Amino acid sequence: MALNAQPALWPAPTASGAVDATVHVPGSKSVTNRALVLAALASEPGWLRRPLRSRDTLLMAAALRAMGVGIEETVSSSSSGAGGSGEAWRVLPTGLHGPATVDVGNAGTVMRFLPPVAALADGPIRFDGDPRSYERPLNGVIDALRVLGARIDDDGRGALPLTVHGGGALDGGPVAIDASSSSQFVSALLLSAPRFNQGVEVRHIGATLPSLPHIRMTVDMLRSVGAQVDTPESGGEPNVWRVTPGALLGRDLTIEPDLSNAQPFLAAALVTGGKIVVPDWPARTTQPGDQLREIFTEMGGICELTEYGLVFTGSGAIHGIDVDLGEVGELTPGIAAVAALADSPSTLRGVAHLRLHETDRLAALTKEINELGGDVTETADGLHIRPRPLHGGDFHTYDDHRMATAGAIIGLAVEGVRIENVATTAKTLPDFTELWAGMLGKN
Ligand SMILES: O=C(O)C1=C[C@@H](OP(=O)(O)O)[C@@H](O)[C@H](O)C1
Ligand SMILES: C=C(OP(=O)(O)O)C(=O)O
Repeated sequence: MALNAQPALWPAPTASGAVDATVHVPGSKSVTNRALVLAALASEPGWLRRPLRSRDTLLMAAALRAMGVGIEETVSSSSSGAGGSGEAWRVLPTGLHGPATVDVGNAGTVMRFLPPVAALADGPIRFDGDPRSYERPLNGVIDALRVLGARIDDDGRGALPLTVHGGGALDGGPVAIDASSSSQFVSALLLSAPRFNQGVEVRHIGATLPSLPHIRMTVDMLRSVGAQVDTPESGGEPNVWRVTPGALLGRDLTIEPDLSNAQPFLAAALVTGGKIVVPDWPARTTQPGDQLREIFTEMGGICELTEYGLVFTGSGAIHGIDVDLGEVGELTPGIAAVAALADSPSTLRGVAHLRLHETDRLAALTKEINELGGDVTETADGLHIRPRPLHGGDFHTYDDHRMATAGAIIGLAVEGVRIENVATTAKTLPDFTELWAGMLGKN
């Protein structure tokens, strides 16, 4: 088998006892892709240290390079010392050029964050991607960009494929959008807004708004490169964000570990009554994965955040949970997997928008856990999970990295679970199977 090739059906290893491991979790997808966009729009070069190298972030880097941005990959040591030595990306911003073609894969961050960047290029930028990318909502970005002055050719469905006819600059100004299907619509418009002639005022007019921590991440990162952003939290109107036009600084940024990708490892401590240490867990972060400290504590674990990182210990018991995951939707598959092994039922709410993620996650989790003997039902906005004894079987992933890691969590406790296309974890965690084996002492 070629290096890194994975079998079509990966036998998920069962845990022979309590796990006890330190897991170095690679960098955050969401932080890496925002940092790349902001560095590309800056007026001076910048550094990303310990960036995530995964399908989603390599697609983002390739797209920016296609528009003329220089991204040099080096192994370096941090001048600040904060990042230590390791991989670093030096980003050299230039004028953004078209024509170019962007492959978004199935990366929400690439398909939503880059059309506003493309509107600033001096020629047409064609966007295409995986079949699933055609089904994921993009109307909030397309419609808003048209209001803000961009010319876009699409097939009228509010989705990919499309061409943004960059005119070298964009007016910007006020715009109202319904971001109830994805917070990434808001983040996308804010990230490029310092470069719009009038900046932007984004008003969300939908009933719900998912993933607020990810919008806070956008705002925090914009401010850290010198942008002026007014938010509902800083005294502005509810559901309104304003970005003032202005130059962005080039920064030297060390990327935090991906706390959502830490989830399967923490889950392993819960499921086996073991202990997992995640070094460099940030003391303060906008990453939604930080909420795992609370959620997994309620489900039976014990957390200690030290200077070194997070120490998470399972008690041996796994409790069901009734929780609104609207802010942290990407944690749902991993929580559902743990809930299927718990000692009481769970209700996961506030995540209707997961039907439009990498796959319809509510349908996929229901089907796959039930095929292993589980008892999961879909609700209007989530899942009811009643734990039952599970048995082995093939766990399908629908090209969804978080389905693969959810299946691996169940496989720790259930003999004979085989994960179909575990290689799909490459979207955000290409090293998943090696890290999993290392955690289990099976390397
Ligand atoms: O902005 C981001 O980096 C993300 C926002 C969220 O998207 P949705 O608001 O579409 O759920 C999240 O689920 C996704 O994994 C990453
Ligand atoms: C929803 C996710 O990704 P995307 O950035 O493609 O929306 C995810 O990673 O769980």
